Amino acid sequence: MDASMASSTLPGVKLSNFTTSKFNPNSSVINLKFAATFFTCSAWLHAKLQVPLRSHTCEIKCEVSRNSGSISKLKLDGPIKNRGLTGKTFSSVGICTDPLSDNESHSHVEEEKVGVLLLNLGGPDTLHDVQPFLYNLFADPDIIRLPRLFRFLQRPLAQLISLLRAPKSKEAYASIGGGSPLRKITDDQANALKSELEAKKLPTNVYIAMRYWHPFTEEAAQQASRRAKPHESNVILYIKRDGITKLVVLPLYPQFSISTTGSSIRALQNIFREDKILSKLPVAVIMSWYRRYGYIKSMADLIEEELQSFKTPREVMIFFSAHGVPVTYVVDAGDPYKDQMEECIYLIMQELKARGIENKHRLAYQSRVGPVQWLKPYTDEVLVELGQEGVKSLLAVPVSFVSEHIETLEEIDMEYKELALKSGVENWGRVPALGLTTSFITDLADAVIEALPSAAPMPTFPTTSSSQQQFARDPVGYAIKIFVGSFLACLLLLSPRMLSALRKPVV
Ligand SMILES: C=CC1=C(C)c2cc3[nH]c(cc4nc(cc5[nH]c(cc1n2)c(C)c5CCC(=O)O)C(CCC(=O)O)=C4C)c(C)c3C=C
Ligand SMILES: [Fe+2]
Repeated sequence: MDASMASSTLPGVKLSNFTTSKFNPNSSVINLKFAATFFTCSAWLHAKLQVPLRSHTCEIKCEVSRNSGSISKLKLDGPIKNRGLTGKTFSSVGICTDPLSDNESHSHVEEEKVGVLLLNLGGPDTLHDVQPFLYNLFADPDIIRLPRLFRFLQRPLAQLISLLRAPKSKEAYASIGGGSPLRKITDDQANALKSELEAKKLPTNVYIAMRYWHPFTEEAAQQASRRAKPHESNVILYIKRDGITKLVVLPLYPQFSISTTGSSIRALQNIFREDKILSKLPVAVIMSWYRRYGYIKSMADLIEEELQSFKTPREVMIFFSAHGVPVTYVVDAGDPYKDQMEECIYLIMQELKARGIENKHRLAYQSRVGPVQWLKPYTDEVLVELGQEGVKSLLAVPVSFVSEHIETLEEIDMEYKELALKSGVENWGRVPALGLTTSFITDLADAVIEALPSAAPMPTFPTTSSSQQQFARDPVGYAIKIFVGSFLACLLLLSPRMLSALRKPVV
């Protein structure tokens, strides 16, 4: 229970190990189980408590029956944070002490310590980081999804692709100041979220875990534990040192994709599964949050405001540009990203309509990489079409990400703007990313608070076996696989189509 203090009004009673269970949000009764030393004998006691659910501070009276006697009144005093109560199963442990020698009985229940882990993609801090950052990205089996037979090629392939792509990427990062702004923006968002949660009476530690650059997921822990024993995983230390008792994982992607949120959660699960403490830690994962009204409203506010910068706002085409994913993700792997994106655009347009804004709109997908088919229509192609169709005013809205990054600052603001103007568009505008927008941060805080009650130990999924394991099981089969795989991979990689696709200045 998230009560910071508890006391027994009965002298001579020492209570410990509070555990509440089977919490029903529709009822004002919770079952309480606690260890009690009643005079000289210890016992587990059960009680039913009447809890005023919507108040922050409450006095709980309960009757506890035991063979040898009864406690007539147990007073739990202090803030009981009901937000933590609105879930399914709810349990916590606290200590209540009431030493016999004390004249005035008072006790203490250990507080819940909530952590929020923000997941993001990460970006190179300097031009020097670009190639290793790209290597990390392409080495992720959720970004380049190789058939099982070719999995052992993931790293050499990542090395090759990152080397081929690095010059173009470096050019793009150089044009926006020599590195990605993602780390700074995410840090600022974390601080703002922490303050907002504090204002909402939920003190938290907010951590950041980037998928492909610093601070990496494993380092998120280190931020909190500088006194790490070298052999221990940083994440274990984060739990040990900060004493986090509940964790909310919040990916900074409004829509779910296997390539973004999915990949980060998989990485997290791998760490948690290996760890005795983390595997039991109650965790709530917010998989996607594009449906939240706070997000939709914040996006609509930004669009409405930016429309005012045009001479004739009603004639502006609202052009949503989302980051693409390869079609196979959606069609073969069942990535809900496309459906979620379309629903998200629908909801934003409905909100604008409700405000009397009935502009035309389009959705297209940007930033494709490599020779495969990506979600269509492609942003560059639609911009040309719109220009040719006579659209004169266009407002670009980046919609898959909540910070400025290379794809807004370079791809949209430079490449796409130039393309649109060349194609006949005369007035160009761009909605800024949500960043630190107050209503957005407030909504993220609400999302965290609402997610807390559903925290439960992370489910663990079996992993695919490592190459060493495969080799140990069947060395001949493994050697054949490597030979055939390498041969096919060389053919594929050295094809002119592949080489030119990787060098294209997209993303
Ligand atoms: C929702 C957002 C994103 C999706 C979906 C996504 C999928 C995806 N991306 C690549 C390849 C690259 N992405 C790169 C950078 C990058 N991508 C996103 C977002 C999504 N990616 C962000 C926020 C960033 C970082 C931007 C920054 O400011 O640093 C890059 C590197 C940039 C470059 O080379 O130009 C690549 C490459 C794939 C293959 C993919 C889906 C499979
Ligand atoms: Fe990307």
